[in-house]
Order: sequence, then structure tokens, then C-alpha cells
Amino acid sequence: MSKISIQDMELYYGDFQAIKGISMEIPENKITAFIGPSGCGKSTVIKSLNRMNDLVEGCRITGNILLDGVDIYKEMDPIVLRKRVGMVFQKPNPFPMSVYDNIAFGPRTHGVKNKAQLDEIVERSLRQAAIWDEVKDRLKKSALGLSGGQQQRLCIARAMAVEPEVLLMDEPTSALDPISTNKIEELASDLKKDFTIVMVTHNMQQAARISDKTAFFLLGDVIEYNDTDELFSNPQDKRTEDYITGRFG
Ligand SMILES: Nc1ncnc2c1ncn2[C@@H]1O[C@H](COP(=O)(O)OP(=O)(O)OP(=O)(O)O)[C@@H](O)[C@H]1O
Repeated sequence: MSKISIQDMELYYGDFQAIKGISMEIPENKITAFIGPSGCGKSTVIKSLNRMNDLVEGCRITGNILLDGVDIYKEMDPIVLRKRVGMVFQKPNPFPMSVYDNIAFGPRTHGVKNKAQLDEIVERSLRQAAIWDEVKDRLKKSALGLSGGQQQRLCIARAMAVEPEVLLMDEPTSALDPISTNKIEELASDLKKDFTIVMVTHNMQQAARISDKTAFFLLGDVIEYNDTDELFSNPQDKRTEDYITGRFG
């Protein structure tokens, strides 16, 4: 069964229809990439998967989005949903507090108070995000002192600390240098054994390198959604072909 099922989803910002009736099955323990030119709706859809759009005034969604078969808009509390579906943003956004407190923040919010238990969660999450060795001697120092690439891995660790099932990444490497980008890509490939990952990327090579499935968005529609190898080697739609060969975008 799919981890996430998007069924005939339309989304409006006021009168403007940003998403025009898309359907997509997102498989478990795989990386699914959203590609397409600027403004075509990739971020809008990824944000809908943990109801971040609830915060946008005038935003209205029709259709269904299911997580493990349960409708996330009609049958699930958003707090529960966001624990199960974590998110990492384009710009690393650590909280202005220590490395330790950044990671412990989510678990504390969900009621974990025991110090030993928090210590364990902090270490596990930082190890999972492949940043433990770099920060283990500075856990009590401000997270703002880390490099951009380290901050992004910290944010991934923070997302994982509440043990989500799905990790949403909205252009997670667009603000990073190539070496940090490479680390995040390796990390994502490694994490998919434990998590379902959905990633928006402007970088087609990145989608081709690390994703299992790719959806090509254009003007609020999904034009083509297929296994990544197939989509890049044998696009079925002329518009996909034009985009991946760099003819527009
Ligand atoms: N809060 C909002 N209110 C009104 N319109 C919005 C809002 N957010 C996005 N839009 C519009 O919805 C459309 C889709 O935007 P979205 O950010 O999802 O695209 P995108 O493919 O992620 O683009 P980019 O790659 O530039 O981030 C755009 O036309 C955008 O202007």
C-alpha cells in the first residue's frame, strides 16, 4: 500500500487555483522527488502533506490526502499528523538555542521529561542525521554557530527526534555548498530505509541521482509521475522531455 495517497487534490489560494486536480501514490521507504519550474505548485503540494497550508489564510483544499489510508484533513489531528510527517525547509532554521535543546525541543513538547531518555534521543537523532561526531563536544553551544550544512543536518535530526514516518524536504540543499549538498543527498539515501521521503528540488541531477520516483509539475498539474529512471530516460510527455532536456524552466 502507498504511504501517502493524493486523490484528485485541488488547492485554491483565495480565487487563485494553484493545484488543478492531481492524484499520486507515494510509496513507503522510497524517495519521491517533485520537479518543475518555479511557481508550478511543488511547495504547495509538499506543504499540504502535513497541513502547513492550514496556516495560510484563504487556502482551501478539495479531494483527499491519505496517510496509511486515513484522511489527514478529515480524520486526523494536525498535531498528530505533524509528529508523523516531519518537515525540513530550504533555509536551515535552527532555533536560537543549544544543539541539545534544538533536538530535545520536539520530544519535550510531546511530554518526554526524563534526562536519560532525552540524552538518548538527542544522540540517536544526531547520529541518524550523520552529524553526531561533529557536534558531540558542543552540545551545549548555540546551534547558530554551526556551518550552513551542519545546521541543515541538525534540522533533519530535529525533525527525526520525534520519530516521524515521513520526512518532507522542501529544496533542502538549495542554500548549501556542493560538499554539504552531497552529504545531505547521501543522508537522504541512507534514511529511506527507515523513512518515506518526499523532496522538492530545483536540481534535476539531484532528483535523478537520489530519487526512486519523480513527479514533474507544470502550472499546478502533475504532467508525469513515474519511476525516476523511466521518467528521465523515456519521458512520455513532450513537456517533460522539454523540461528535462533544459528547453524551458
Ligand atoms: N500563500 C500564498 N498565497 C497566494 N498564492 C500563493 C501562496 N503561496 C503560493 N502561491 C502561488 O501558488 C503557485 C504555486 O506556488 P508554489 O510555491 O507552490 O510553487 P513552487 O513550484 O514550489 O515554486 P518554487 O519552485 O518557486 O518554490 C504560485 O503561482 C504562487 O504564486
